Amino acid sequence: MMCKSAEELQRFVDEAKDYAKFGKVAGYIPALGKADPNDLSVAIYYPDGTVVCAGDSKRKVTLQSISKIISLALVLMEYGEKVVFQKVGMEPTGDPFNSIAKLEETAPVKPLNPMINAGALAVTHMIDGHSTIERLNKLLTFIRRLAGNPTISYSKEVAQSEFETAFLNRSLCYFLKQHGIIDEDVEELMDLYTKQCAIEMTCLDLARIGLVFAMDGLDPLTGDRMMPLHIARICKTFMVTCGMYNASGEFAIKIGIPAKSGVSGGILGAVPGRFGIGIFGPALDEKGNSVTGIKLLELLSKTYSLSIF
Ligand SMILES: NC(=O)CC[C@H](N)C(=O)O
Repeated sequence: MMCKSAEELQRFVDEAKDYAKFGKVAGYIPALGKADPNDLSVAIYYPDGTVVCAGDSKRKVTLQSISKIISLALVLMEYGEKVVFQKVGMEPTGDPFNSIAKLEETAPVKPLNPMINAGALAVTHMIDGHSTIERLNKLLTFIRRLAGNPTISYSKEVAQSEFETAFLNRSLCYFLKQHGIIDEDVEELMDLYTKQCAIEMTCLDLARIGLVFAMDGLDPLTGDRMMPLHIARICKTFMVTCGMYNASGEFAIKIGIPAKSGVSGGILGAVPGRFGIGIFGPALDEKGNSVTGIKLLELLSKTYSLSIF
Protein backbone atom coordinates (compact mmCIF):
# COMPACT_ATOMS: atom_id res chain seq x y z
CA MET A 1 0.00 0.00 0.00
CA MET A 2 1.20 3.51 -0.73
CA CYS A 3 -0.05 7.05 -0.70
CA LYS A 4 -2.15 7.57 -3.85
CA SER A 5 -4.15 10.64 -2.91
CA ALA A 6 -3.01 14.26 -2.92
CA GLU A 7 -5.17 15.02 0.16
CA GLU A 8 -3.45 12.31 2.16
CA LEU A 9 -0.01 13.50 1.06
CA GLN A 10 -0.98 17.08 1.95
CA ARG A 11 -1.77 15.96 5.51
CA PHE A 12 1.76 14.58 5.85
CA VAL A 13 3.16 17.82 4.41
CA ASP A 14 1.15 19.90 6.91
CA GLU A 15 2.46 17.81 9.79
CA ALA A 16 6.08 17.98 8.59
CA LYS A 17 5.87 21.74 7.97
CA ASP A 18 5.67 22.35 11.73
CA TYR A 19 9.32 21.35 11.91
CA ALA A 20 10.49 24.24 9.68
CA LYS A 21 11.05 26.29 12.83
CA PHE A 22 13.90 23.96 13.79
CA GLY A 23 15.84 24.69 10.60
CA LYS A 24 17.51 27.52 8.71
CA VAL A 25 17.95 28.14 4.99
CA ALA A 26 21.52 27.78 3.66
CA GLY A 27 23.24 31.12 4.07
CA TYR A 28 26.72 30.35 2.78
CA ILE A 29 25.51 30.51 -0.83
CA PRO A 30 23.88 33.97 -0.73
CA ALA A 31 21.26 33.26 -3.43
CA LEU A 32 19.96 30.23 -1.49
CA GLY A 33 19.43 32.44 1.56
CA LYS A 34 16.42 34.03 -0.18
CA ALA A 35 14.32 30.84 0.08
CA ASP A 36 11.25 30.74 2.33
CA PRO A 37 11.96 28.22 5.15
CA ASN A 38 8.25 27.39 5.37
CA ASP A 39 8.01 26.05 1.82
CA LEU A 40 7.52 22.32 1.52
CA SER A 41 6.57 20.48 -1.64
CA VAL A 42 6.69 16.85 -2.63
CA ALA A 43 6.00 14.63 -5.62
CA ILE A 44 5.80 10.86 -5.81
CA TYR A 45 6.22 9.18 -9.20
CA TYR A 46 5.00 5.59 -9.67
CA PRO A 47 6.16 3.16 -12.38
CA ASP A 48 2.69 3.20 -14.00
CA GLY A 49 3.02 6.95 -14.56
CA THR A 50 0.75 7.99 -11.68
CA VAL A 51 1.98 11.11 -9.90
CA VAL A 52 0.85 12.42 -6.51
CA CYS A 53 1.91 15.94 -5.46
CA ALA A 54 1.45 18.25 -2.50
CA GLY A 55 2.61 21.80 -1.89
CA ASP A 56 3.87 24.00 -4.70
CA SER A 57 5.20 21.23 -6.91
CA LYS A 58 5.93 23.67 -9.76
CA ARG A 59 8.51 25.59 -7.73
CA LYS A 60 12.04 25.00 -8.96
CA VAL A 61 14.84 23.82 -6.72
CA THR A 62 18.56 23.78 -7.52
CA LEU A 63 20.11 20.35 -7.24
CA GLN A 64 23.24 21.28 -5.25
CA SER A 65 24.61 18.01 -3.85
CA ILE A 66 21.84 15.96 -5.48
CA SER A 67 23.73 16.58 -8.73
CA LYS A 68 26.63 14.52 -7.36
CA ILE A 69 24.75 11.25 -7.78
CA ILE A 70 23.96 12.07 -11.41
CA SER A 71 27.47 13.23 -12.36
CA LEU A 72 28.74 10.02 -10.77
CA ALA A 73 26.41 7.88 -12.92
CA LEU A 74 27.55 9.82 -16.01
CA VAL A 75 31.30 9.31 -15.46
CA LEU A 76 30.78 5.68 -14.46
CA MET A 77 29.03 5.09 -17.78
CA GLU A 78 31.81 6.88 -19.64
CA TYR A 79 34.89 5.44 -17.93
CA GLY A 80 33.82 2.45 -15.84
CA GLU A 81 34.35 1.67 -12.18
CA LYS A 82 38.07 0.99 -12.36
CA VAL A 83 39.02 4.44 -13.64
CA VAL A 84 36.52 6.37 -11.51
CA PHE A 85 37.37 4.61 -8.24
CA GLN A 86 41.05 5.22 -8.81
CA LYS A 87 40.34 8.89 -8.15
CA VAL A 88 37.60 8.64 -5.54
CA GLY A 89 36.84 6.09 -2.81
CA MET A 90 33.74 4.24 -1.60
CA GLU A 91 33.74 4.89 2.14
CA PRO A 92 31.60 7.25 4.25
CA THR A 93 33.54 9.93 6.11
CA GLY A 94 31.41 10.82 9.14
CA ASP A 95 32.51 14.42 8.50
CA PRO A 96 30.56 17.39 7.09
CA PHE A 97 30.20 17.41 3.29
CA ASN A 98 32.70 20.21 2.78
CA SER A 99 35.33 19.01 5.24
CA ILE A 100 38.97 18.98 4.20
CA ALA A 101 40.13 17.04 7.28
CA LYS A 102 40.27 13.45 6.01
CA LEU A 103 41.92 14.40 2.71
CA GLU A 104 45.25 14.71 4.41
CA GLU A 105 44.92 11.42 6.25
CA THR A 106 44.73 9.10 3.23
CA ALA A 107 47.92 8.22 1.42
CA PRO A 108 48.01 8.43 -1.54
CA VAL A 109 45.47 11.28 -1.43
CA LYS A 110 42.01 10.24 -2.57
CA PRO A 111 38.66 11.76 -1.50
CA LEU A 112 36.83 9.12 0.52
CA ASN A 113 33.63 9.11 -1.56
CA PRO A 114 31.91 10.95 -4.44
CA MET A 115 29.19 12.52 -2.23
CA ILE A 116 31.48 14.81 -0.23
CA ASN A 117 32.56 17.96 -2.04
CA ALA A 118 36.16 16.83 -2.55
CA GLY A 119 34.99 13.59 -4.19
CA ALA A 120 32.31 15.34 -6.24
CA LEU A 121 34.88 17.83 -7.55
CA ALA A 122 37.07 14.91 -8.65
CA VAL A 123 34.05 13.38 -10.42
CA THR A 124 33.04 16.63 -12.14
CA HIS A 125 36.65 17.00 -13.26
CA MET A 126 36.20 13.71 -15.15
CA ILE A 127 33.33 15.04 -17.30
CA ASP A 128 35.30 15.81 -20.43
CA GLY A 129 34.77 18.20 -23.31
CA HIS A 130 36.40 21.16 -25.03
CA SER A 131 34.71 23.82 -22.91
CA THR A 132 32.73 24.27 -19.72
CA ILE A 133 29.59 24.64 -21.79
CA GLU A 134 30.24 21.39 -23.68
CA ARG A 135 30.88 19.54 -20.41
CA LEU A 136 27.83 21.06 -18.74
CA ASN A 137 25.71 20.18 -21.76
CA LYS A 138 26.76 16.54 -21.46
CA LEU A 139 25.44 16.49 -17.92
CA LEU A 140 22.33 18.50 -18.79
CA THR A 141 21.49 16.19 -21.71
CA PHE A 142 21.69 13.20 -19.38
CA ILE A 143 19.59 14.91 -16.69
CA ARG A 144 16.94 15.98 -19.22
CA ARG A 145 16.65 12.38 -20.43
CA LEU A 146 16.44 11.04 -16.88
CA ALA A 147 13.68 13.50 -15.98
CA GLY A 148 11.94 13.26 -19.37
CA ASN A 149 12.04 17.05 -19.45
CA PRO A 150 14.01 18.79 -22.23
CA THR A 151 13.55 22.24 -20.67
CA ILE A 152 15.74 21.65 -17.60
CA SER A 153 18.55 24.19 -17.26
CA TYR A 154 20.55 25.92 -14.53
CA SER A 155 20.01 29.06 -12.47
CA LYS A 156 22.57 31.68 -13.52
CA GLU A 157 21.92 33.61 -10.32
CA VAL A 158 22.62 30.66 -8.00
CA ALA A 159 25.65 29.52 -10.02
CA GLN A 160 27.14 33.02 -9.95
CA SER A 161 26.40 33.45 -6.27
CA GLU A 162 28.22 30.20 -5.40
CA PHE A 163 31.07 30.90 -7.82
CA GLU A 164 31.76 34.22 -6.09
CA THR A 165 31.83 32.71 -2.60
CA ALA A 166 33.14 29.14 -2.97
CA PHE A 167 36.48 29.65 -1.21
CA LEU A 168 36.38 26.36 0.65
CA ASN A 169 35.63 24.42 -2.53
CA ARG A 170 38.51 26.23 -4.24
CA SER A 171 40.83 25.16 -1.44
CA LEU A 172 39.68 21.53 -1.88
CA CYS A 173 40.45 21.84 -5.61
CA TYR A 174 43.93 23.21 -4.98
CA PHE A 175 44.64 20.39 -2.56
CA LEU A 176 43.43 17.84 -5.12
CA LYS A 177 45.50 19.50 -7.83
CA GLN A 178 48.63 19.45 -5.70
CA HIS A 179 48.16 15.68 -5.32
CA GLY A 180 47.36 14.93 -8.97
CA ILE A 181 43.68 14.00 -8.54
CA ILE A 182 42.72 16.87 -10.82
CA ASP A 183 44.89 18.59 -13.41
CA GLU A 184 42.72 21.35 -14.81
CA ASP A 185 42.45 25.05 -14.10
CA VAL A 186 40.67 25.45 -10.74
CA GLU A 187 38.55 28.39 -11.91
CA GLU A 188 37.29 26.35 -14.87
CA LEU A 189 36.38 23.43 -12.64
CA MET A 190 34.64 25.78 -10.20
CA ASP A 191 32.73 27.32 -13.10
CA LEU A 192 31.49 23.88 -14.18
CA TYR A 193 30.83 22.62 -10.64
CA THR A 194 28.83 25.67 -9.56
CA LYS A 195 26.72 25.46 -12.73
CA GLN A 196 26.20 21.73 -12.11
CA CYS A 197 25.02 22.47 -8.56
CA ALA A 198 22.72 25.23 -9.86
CA ILE A 199 20.84 22.94 -12.29
CA GLU A 200 17.22 23.46 -11.32
CA MET A 201 14.03 21.47 -11.60
CA THR A 202 10.69 20.90 -9.89
CA CYS A 203 10.15 18.16 -7.32
CA LEU A 204 8.19 16.38 -10.01
CA ASP A 205 11.35 16.16 -12.15
CA LEU A 206 13.29 15.05 -9.07
CA ALA A 207 10.75 12.30 -8.42
CA ARG A 208 10.95 11.09 -12.01
CA ILE A 209 14.75 10.79 -11.72
CA GLY A 210 14.28 9.01 -8.39
CA LEU A 211 11.95 6.58 -10.16
CA VAL A 212 14.66 5.69 -12.70
CA PHE A 213 17.04 4.86 -9.84
CA ALA A 214 14.26 2.96 -8.06
CA MET A 215 13.79 0.83 -11.19
CA ASP A 216 17.52 0.04 -11.43
CA GLY A 217 18.24 2.44 -14.28
CA LEU A 218 15.22 1.60 -16.44
CA ASP A 219 12.68 4.31 -17.24
CA PRO A 220 9.41 2.41 -16.79
CA LEU A 221 7.48 5.04 -18.69
CA THR A 222 9.45 4.87 -21.92
CA GLY A 223 11.03 1.43 -21.52
CA ASP A 224 14.45 3.03 -22.17
CA ARG A 225 17.47 1.93 -20.19
CA MET A 226 19.06 5.11 -18.83
CA MET A 227 22.04 3.43 -17.20
CA PRO A 228 23.25 -0.11 -16.65
CA LEU A 229 21.83 -1.92 -13.64
CA HIS A 230 25.17 -2.13 -11.82
CA ILE A 231 25.66 1.64 -12.07
CA ALA A 232 22.18 2.35 -10.71
CA ARG A 233 23.05 0.00 -7.84
CA ILE A 234 26.34 1.76 -7.12
CA CYS A 235 24.51 5.10 -7.02
CA LYS A 236 21.80 3.76 -4.70
CA THR A 237 24.41 2.27 -2.41
CA PHE A 238 26.14 5.64 -2.14
CA MET A 239 22.75 7.22 -1.40
CA VAL A 240 22.36 4.84 1.54
CA THR A 241 25.91 5.12 2.90
CA CYS A 242 26.67 8.80 2.17
CA GLY A 243 23.56 10.42 0.64
CA MET A 244 22.60 12.45 3.70
CA TYR A 245 26.20 13.44 4.52
CA ASN A 246 27.21 12.64 8.10
CA ALA A 247 23.58 11.96 9.03
CA SER A 248 23.36 8.95 6.70
CA GLY A 249 23.48 6.37 9.52
CA GLU A 250 20.61 7.91 11.46
CA PHE A 251 18.64 8.40 8.23
CA ALA A 252 19.16 4.72 7.32
CA ILE A 253 17.88 3.61 10.72
CA LYS A 254 14.91 5.96 10.95
CA ILE A 255 13.83 6.04 7.30
CA GLY A 256 15.77 3.46 5.29
CA ILE A 257 15.22 4.88 1.80
CA PRO A 258 18.11 5.44 -0.63
CA ALA A 259 18.15 9.25 -0.88
CA LYS A 260 20.36 12.20 -1.75
CA SER A 261 19.97 15.68 -0.34
CA GLY A 262 21.25 19.11 -1.30
CA VAL A 263 21.68 22.37 0.64
CA SER A 264 18.90 23.95 -1.40
CA GLY A 265 16.59 21.75 0.69
CA GLY A 266 15.99 19.25 -2.10
CA ILE A 267 15.88 15.51 -1.50
CA LEU A 268 15.70 12.83 -4.21
CA GLY A 269 14.52 9.44 -2.97
CA ALA A 270 14.34 6.06 -4.71
CA VAL A 271 12.24 3.36 -3.08
CA PRO A 272 13.51 0.25 -4.88
CA GLY A 273 10.98 -1.26 -7.27
CA ARG A 274 8.21 1.00 -5.97
CA PHE A 275 8.55 4.72 -6.75
CA GLY A 276 10.63 7.87 -6.93
CA ILE A 277 10.18 10.82 -4.63
CA GLY A 278 11.20 14.48 -4.92
CA ILE A 279 11.04 16.93 -2.03
CA PHE A 280 11.79 20.61 -1.62
CA GLY A 281 11.91 22.06 1.89
CA PRO A 282 14.65 24.69 2.29
CA ALA A 283 14.84 24.80 6.12
CA LEU A 284 18.01 22.83 6.90
CA ASP A 285 19.29 21.14 10.04
CA GLU A 286 22.83 21.65 11.27
CA LYS A 287 24.16 18.95 8.92
CA GLY A 288 22.65 20.59 5.84
CA ASN A 289 19.64 18.31 5.31
CA SER A 290 16.04 19.52 4.92
CA VAL A 291 14.37 19.23 8.36
CA THR A 292 10.88 19.22 6.95
CA GLY A 293 11.90 16.89 4.11
CA ILE A 294 13.36 14.37 6.54
CA LYS A 295 10.29 14.58 8.76
CA LEU A 296 8.05 14.01 5.75
CA LEU A 297 10.08 10.97 4.67
CA GLU A 298 9.98 9.64 8.21
CA LEU A 299 6.17 9.90 8.28
CA LEU A 300 5.85 8.22 4.87
CA SER A 301 8.37 5.50 5.70
CA LYS A 302 6.65 4.61 8.99
CA THR A 303 3.13 4.72 7.56
CA TYR A 304 3.89 2.65 4.45
CA SER A 305 6.83 0.50 5.68
CA LEU A 306 9.26 1.85 3.11
CA SER A 307 12.55 0.93 4.77
CA ILE A 308 14.67 -1.33 2.60
CA PHE A 309 16.19 -2.93 5.69
N1 LIG B 1 25.70 19.87 0.38
C1 LIG B 1 25.52 20.50 -0.75
O1 LIG B 1 24.44 20.54 -1.32
C2 LIG B 1 26.72 21.23 -1.21
C3 LIG B 1 26.61 21.76 -2.62
C4 LIG B 1 27.18 23.12 -2.73
N2 LIG B 1 27.10 23.56 -4.10
C5 LIG B 1 28.64 23.13 -2.27
O2 LIG B 1 29.48 22.68 -3.01
O3 LIG B 1 28.94 23.56 -1.20
